[in-house]
Amino acid sequence: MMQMIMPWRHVFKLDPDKEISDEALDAVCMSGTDAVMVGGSSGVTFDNTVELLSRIRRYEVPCVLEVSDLEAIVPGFDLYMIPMVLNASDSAWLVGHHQRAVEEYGYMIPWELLVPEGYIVLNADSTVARLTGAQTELDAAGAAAYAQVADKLMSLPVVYVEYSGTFGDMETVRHIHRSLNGAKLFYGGGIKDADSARQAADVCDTIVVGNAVYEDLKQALLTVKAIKE
Ligand SMILES: CC(C)=CCC/C(C)=C/CC/C(C)=C/CC/C(C)=C/CC/C(C)=C/CC/C(C)=C/CC/C(C)=C/COP(=O)(O)OP(=O)(O)O
Ligand SMILES: O=P(O)(O)OC[C@@H](O)CO
Ligand SMILES: [Mg+2]
Repeated sequence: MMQMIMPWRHVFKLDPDKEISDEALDAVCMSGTDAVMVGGSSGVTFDNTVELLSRIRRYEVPCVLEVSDLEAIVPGFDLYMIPMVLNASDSAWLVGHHQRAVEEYGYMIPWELLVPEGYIVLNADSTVARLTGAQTELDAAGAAAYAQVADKLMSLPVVYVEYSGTFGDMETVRHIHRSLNGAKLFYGGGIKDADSARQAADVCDTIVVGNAVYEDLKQALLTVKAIKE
């Protein structure tokens, strides 16, 4: 599974809870992005996830599910990204829901397709921060310490710096990146055009572009070109 993720520099994240036209989906899937990730922090259901997966499957682009709800785990994705929120105030978001999922799915779990992500949530004003009670008041050293726990103590293959909804502090992201040994660093939050894509791509391994797809698709598509040229 890591072989698939290793070369990724750009990912579009599509939210099953949001509408996307066939034309826009075609542009996203044919954009040259490395993968399409399906996920959101609220309103994700089995039905809207199946629907989006079946539409993306018309294309060759790798399609992965970022699991956020036990009720919305749909077979047929290339990989399953499993967020573990390192700075959540309630351990349910670190391992609790995961324990329940493993108990429920048991022998059906295709372990080789699961990719755990050590999430560090840094935008206090995001749905995911509110949901998980994330302790977002961290300086660069504090955030990097979480990243090192994920990388060096937990051996997680991915650390995900999540600023969902706002463009983050790139010096913090750079500091986190430098503190990692083996884990790949994903960055997501507020990337909305070529310039923000370049800035973020400079300080992490993989950039994730979400809301821009729904807010200004033309600019969102330029984020692919910006980091692939
Ligand atoms: C047969 C078959 C295929 C079986 C599947 C096997 C499988 C995958 C089993 C699951 C194993 C497992 C351990 C699952 C974990 C279950 C679970 C519910 C874990 C909790 C995950 C978690 C911490 C969720 C919290 C929210 C979160 C971090 C979501 C990630 C996505 C995110 C932050 C999106 C941003 O949200 P958005 O809506 O865009 O936000 P804005 O409003 O700010 O834009
Ligand atoms: O929606 P945006 O702000 O682009 O963030 C992308 C992603 O990190 C959300 O999980
Ligand atoms: Mg979003």
